[in-house]
Amino acid sequence: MDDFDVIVIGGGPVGENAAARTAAGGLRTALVEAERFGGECSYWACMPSKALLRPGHALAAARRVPGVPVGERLDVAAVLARRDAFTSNWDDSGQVEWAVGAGLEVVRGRGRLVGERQVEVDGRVLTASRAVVVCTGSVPRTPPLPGLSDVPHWTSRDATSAHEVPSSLVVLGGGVVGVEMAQAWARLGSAVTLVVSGERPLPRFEPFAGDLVTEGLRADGVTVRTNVRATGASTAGGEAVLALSDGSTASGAHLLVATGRQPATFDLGVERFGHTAGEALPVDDTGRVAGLDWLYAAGDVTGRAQLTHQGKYAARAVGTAIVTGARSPEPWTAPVATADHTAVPQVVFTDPEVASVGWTEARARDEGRDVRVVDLDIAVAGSSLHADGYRGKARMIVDERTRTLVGVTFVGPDTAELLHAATIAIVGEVTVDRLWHAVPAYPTISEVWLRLLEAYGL
Ligand SMILES: Cc1cc2nc3c(=O)[nH]c(=O)nc-3n(C[C@H](O)[C@H](O)[C@H](O)COP(=O)(O)OP(=O)(O)OC[C@H]3O[C@@H](n4cnc5c(N)ncnc54)[C@H](O)[C@@H]3O)c2cc1C
Ligand SMILES: NC(=O)c1ccc[n+]([C@@H]2O[C@H](COP(=O)([O-])OP(=O)(O)OC[C@H]3O[C@@H](n4cnc5c(N)ncnc54)[C@H](O)[C@@H]3O)[C@@H](O)[C@H]2O)c1
Repeated sequence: MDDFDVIVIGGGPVGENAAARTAAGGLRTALVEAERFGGECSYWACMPSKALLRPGHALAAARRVPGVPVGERLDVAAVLARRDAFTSNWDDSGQVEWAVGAGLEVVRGRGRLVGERQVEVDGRVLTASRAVVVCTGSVPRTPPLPGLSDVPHWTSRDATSAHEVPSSLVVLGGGVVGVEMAQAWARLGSAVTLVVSGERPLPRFEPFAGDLVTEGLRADGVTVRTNVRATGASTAGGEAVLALSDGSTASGAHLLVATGRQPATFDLGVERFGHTAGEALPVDDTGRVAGLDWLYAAGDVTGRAQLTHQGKYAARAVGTAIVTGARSPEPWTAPVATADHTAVPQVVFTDPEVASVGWTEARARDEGRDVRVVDLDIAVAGSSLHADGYRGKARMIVDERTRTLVGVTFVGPDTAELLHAATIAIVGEVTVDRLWHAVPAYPTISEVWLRLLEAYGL
């Protein structure tokens, strides 16, 4: 039987969530995956990258607390073995078992849109009476750098799955992949050079985030080159060499190109429906692709936040919209991914961590808001107990008209778990006057909230 209610193309975290939602709503759902069920996140992105980073952070954290006996360096073999376990050794049978258990029809193969509500997979045509959902994710974007196509180089897939520590590594691109992988491999023993075209890495975050992460990387021995563009790539003496705009070079045994990702809409048949291969599928907040009442999309492919949790949130909205048939539901209801516009949380898992949600100061001002910015060092009893020499910064951005928060950033060791409180404050539109009554436990790092509110004037 190739007739379904819903066909989901792409079995990454986003596709799995969309499909599970429609199946739970009683709709016969097929989930089509070309490579591995579980997607990029499970095998070459979130899971292995965090598994590579965590042991280095644990070692650094232990070193900051006198009296904790720790070794000199990481056990590389054990770190890589634990990473392999987190990727299930790149075996997706556990994910397939989950999908079958969730009531999905699992279809392995590359899906293409061949007509309205029709998807072809290896010559087999599946039809969907209700909807097709595109969750095909994204692929690395390769910059048009002269010589690069002749230089063997790593993408994030190689950087997250390598089984040997490179003696040296050049990383091109100071985004999230660039800084996380630079630190992971430096802490595992590689001599890493990070090439950043701007003033600092992490340009999408508050400037102090990139500055503190640069300090952290340098403390780990990473050479951070800022304000230099790569002008060419070549190989010499068995190494990859980047020519840089200031006339210098950066070279290493391996080159990681981490210059962003683009939506995976190639060879998908989107042109048939007025869209362009390689470009995002634009969606409304219920995930409906512009102009079509049967085609939905969610996750990286839509060009919205390229984050697993935000994609899964969009998937839950899409699934609910399809099951309920909602057409123009109210913002902040289940079929609507309203938070995409104002409250996207993200953690950069470097040491120090960067945890941010909502808008940066620059974005808030671009949006025309009258905002007040409160900046503080994270220096409370909880942080000094947490680690000797704890260093961190916090920024809270308050909309002066509504007295609610529009953005919060924490940078410092182990700040990730502070973030959800900020997300709740923004999504809940909690005023600073009410936040005053959310008393942080003593002595936790969360006391920084109290200090921020005091600095605001409460
Ligand atoms: C190194 C790295 C680290 C990251 N770390 C984090 C993190 O810590 N936290 C976080 O939130 N985000 C992180 N991200 C981003 C995160 O990986 C993505 O946002 C997430 O994977 C998007 O999920 P998705 O399901 O939309 O796409 P994907 O995970 O890319 O899954 C898409 C799936 O669709 C399949 N597919 C594509 N085309 C077809 C087709 N035509 N037919 C059938 N199947 C198809 C693919 O094979 C793939 O399995 C990281 C990204 C990278 C590169
Ligand atoms: N912890 C996390 O949440 C996490 C971790 C990794 C990746 N991700 C997500 O995955 C996506 C991809 O990450 P990414 O780091 O590849 O992309 P990115 O867009 O975050 O960063 C790419 C960086 O490369 C730079 N760049 C682009 N072209 C360049 C060039 N020719 N020379 C030098 N620099 C150049 C850009 O200025 C940018 O800073 C991001 O959206 C990111 O949010 C998330």
